Amino acid sequence: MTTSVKICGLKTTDDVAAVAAAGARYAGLVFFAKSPRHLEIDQARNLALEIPEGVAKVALTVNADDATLDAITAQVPLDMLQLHGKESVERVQEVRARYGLPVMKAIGIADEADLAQISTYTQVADQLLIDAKPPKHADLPGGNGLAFDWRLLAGRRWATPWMLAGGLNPENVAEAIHLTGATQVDVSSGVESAPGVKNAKKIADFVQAATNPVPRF
Ligand SMILES: O=C(O)c1ccccc1N[C@@H]1O[C@H](COP(=O)(O)O)[C@@H](O)[C@H]1O
Repeated sequence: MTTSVKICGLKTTDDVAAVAAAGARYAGLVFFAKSPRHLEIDQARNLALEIPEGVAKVALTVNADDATLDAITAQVPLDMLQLHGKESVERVQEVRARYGLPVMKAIGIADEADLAQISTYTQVADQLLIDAKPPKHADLPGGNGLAFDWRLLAGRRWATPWMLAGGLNPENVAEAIHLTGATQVDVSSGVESAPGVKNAKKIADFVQAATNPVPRF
């Protein structure tokens, strides 16, 4: 089975072109003011209109209220909502019902105890994003380029589709897939030249490494 790739934090039409040319399946647009990848709604709309069919447009929000999600979903053509904050099970259900879009819930993992969170959301989310838990005082709840111990996921399976994220890059993604059995992977800082600046070569290398994961270790 080939691996599906999500490239998160696109900001320019060149980023869109690089993602499409590389063959990624999902493109992430970030709505979180503290992030170097943050987009205003009109910027996001213009960018989303450039994303070709076949690449799913995912809006990433963090603890967003209805007014924020109303504004985003009214103006930006989207295929999925990614909830990357502390949204409860009930909030995930509400968002799914209110917007009629598939919801991907991010879950931060630092150690084995955090894995219980995954089962909590399997019944309510359409997809799960298994990411590294951010450091305690981090500005961003994700997009920090930090990995967790992938061996924690070895041999585990969930009925709900899931993506692996956190500190992935073209050099380590094959090993991450090998250790976790992930069939979908998500990356942001690992395909950048500087925070918020995507690099077309790194995007192409990442997709290549993820979709042809010949272990190099
Ligand atoms: O990318 C961001 O700026 C961001 C901001 C707030 C929450 C989540 C964010 N990114 C998500 O985190 C994963 C992992 O990022 P990285 O590859 O470790 O940099 C990323 O794929 C986004 O889904």
